Amino acid sequence: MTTDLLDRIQSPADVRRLTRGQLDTLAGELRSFVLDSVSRTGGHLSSNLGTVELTIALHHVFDTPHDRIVWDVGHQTYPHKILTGRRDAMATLRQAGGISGFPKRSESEYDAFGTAHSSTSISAALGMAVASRNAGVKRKHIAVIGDGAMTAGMAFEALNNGGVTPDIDLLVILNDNDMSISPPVGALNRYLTRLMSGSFYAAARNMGKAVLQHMPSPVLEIARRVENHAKGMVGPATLFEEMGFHYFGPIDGHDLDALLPTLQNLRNQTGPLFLHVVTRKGQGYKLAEADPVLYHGPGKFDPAVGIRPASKPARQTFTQVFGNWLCDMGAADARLVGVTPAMREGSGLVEFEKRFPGRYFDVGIAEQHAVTFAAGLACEGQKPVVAIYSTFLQRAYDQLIHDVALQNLDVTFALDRAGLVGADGATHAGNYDIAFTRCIPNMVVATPSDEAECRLLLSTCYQHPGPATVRYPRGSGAGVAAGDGLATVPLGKAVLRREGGKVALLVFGTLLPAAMAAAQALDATVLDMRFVKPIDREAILRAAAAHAALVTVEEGCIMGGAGSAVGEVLGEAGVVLPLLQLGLPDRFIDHGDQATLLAGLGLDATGIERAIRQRFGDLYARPDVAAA
Ligand SMILES: Cc1ncc(C[n+]2csc(CCOP(=O)(O)OP(=O)(O)O)c2C)c(N)n1
Ligand SMILES: CC(=O)[C@@H](O)[C@H](O)COP(=O)(O)O
Ligand SMILES: [Mg+2]
Repeated sequence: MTTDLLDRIQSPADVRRLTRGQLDTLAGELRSFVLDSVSRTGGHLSSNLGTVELTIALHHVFDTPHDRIVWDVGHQTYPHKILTGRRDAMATLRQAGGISGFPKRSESEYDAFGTAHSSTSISAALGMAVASRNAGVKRKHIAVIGDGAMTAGMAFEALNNGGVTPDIDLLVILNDNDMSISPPVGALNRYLTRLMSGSFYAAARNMGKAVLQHMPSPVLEIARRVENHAKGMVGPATLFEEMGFHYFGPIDGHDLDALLPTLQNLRNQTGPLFLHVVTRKGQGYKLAEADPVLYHGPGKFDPAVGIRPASKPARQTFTQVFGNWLCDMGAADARLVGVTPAMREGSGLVEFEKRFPGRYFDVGIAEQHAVTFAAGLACEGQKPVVAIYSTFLQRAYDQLIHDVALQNLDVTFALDRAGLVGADGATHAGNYDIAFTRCIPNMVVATPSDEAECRLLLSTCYQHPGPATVRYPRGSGAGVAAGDGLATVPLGKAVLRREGGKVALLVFGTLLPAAMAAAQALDATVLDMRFVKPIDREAILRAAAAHAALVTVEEGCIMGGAGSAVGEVLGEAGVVLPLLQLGLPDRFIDHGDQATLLAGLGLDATGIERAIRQRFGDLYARPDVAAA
């Protein structure tokens, strides 16, 4: 891999000094560097290979960081990171202490806005544009948003607002690669395909190359008006024009001869502008071009060989446990429908879609819609299961309360990626769902402790005729075989896992093995609580009566979490007893290896034992265990 030119790039100012010919060389080197780098660290690949030319063109044409670029989702910003002084740090990408996989304001002045949850870029860039206008600052504000991210309501809320906001300098660039993580869905995708197809695309490409290149901007403005007028006569204006944006494109986002003159001309214009750029996910790496889904977010791999299936079967993940359960329950109950907001692979729905295509719904990146859509299904007697990452359910909180719970509708939520998620870091951590679901009336909140429990609690919550969540983490658990039954367990009843003295550990979820090991060392009692809501009041009060102290353990935020629920039970019953609540602290936790992060937070066996000894030293006076 040659990186002679890339080696000389310290900042975008260097990119701006390059000649036209050098920019092509830079694109080649940058693409090779991205591939090599991601193959060593893992991370998002396909999207980054697709934004190489666009990133170079943006930093070449615009005066970053004075001009603001807001990258939607931000999973496509590796070329941007490399050109903005973080090339060496790419070796630390998504690892503890290393750089984030997403834009982060604290990481670089070139990261104008922190992203990772999709479809926020237009709102943020619009806010910046209005602030600049109000302050009299001349500056460009650019939102780069993918076709997948464009499907979210929030993107349209921002267009709706931006299209009529006077005197703003806002450029929305739609990076249309005709892919979300999986193939894109919905009417917008169909519309964009129509825009890209046929003579319109060809004519627009020519316009990008030939016309825009040579026109001074006042002439360009007239040309644009004439063009829009002509479009009005021969066919409807684009959706984006109807929303108040000046629409340009589509142009080829891998062709610097199209990108550079177009951006140069747009730089000289103001107003709400919309540029439609067409790219290919995985561009330049044949294997990723052929299978952009597989290469969306791979682990480490050898680029010469590509991703190979693991030689020995890995332990089953919770996602697989859920996917299998969904197929089995779907076969047993024709009323079951599966809903995903654009996370088919990540949520384990690939097989379900194959087997039950008529009962599978990918609604796009539209979490709010997914939840209310499920509510509607439930109103008419279907039994929806919404498979959603804990972190993405945050976006649909009002829908959860107002549309589902308030009407006590029968919707089951399978909350994947609950707790720490590892490499994606704080933006994707599912740390809050216990706290934010348990306070909603009518909700059942289940926290399975292993794979078999996960299946049991999924069935139990599914059969419960009201709203329920079942949360489970990224990756695998204790390795307990999940089986293939569809048995249920009593709602709100805990299970005694170990009997001991002095202290009782009340465990909510997959930290159970760590808690069991700590309890072994302490000769403590362990209850697998199974449910945060309804909570097993009798079990808690029995444990309180029989022990000198209680300890709650959960992989969720301590504030308002399951431990708080136990505290409420004790308080209501007037029981005064020491209660130690172990869980996630009141701060955002950055990326890193999941197990290492948990250990660092004292949520492994050693940490749990240490915390209990520290807090209840009088009960466990052991000189051989050093206080940390
Ligand atoms: C609110 C939210 N929901 C889901 C996701 C998961 N997600 C990350 S990237 C992505 C696909 C985005 O597609 P697009 O915007 O077209 O970008 P591309 O991957 O094609 O580059 C999805 C669904 C997310 N980051 N945020
Ligand atoms: C950018 C984004 O939101 C997704 O690509 C996410 O990184 C996927 O996470 P998992 O790898 O846990 O499915
Ligand atoms: Mg896309």
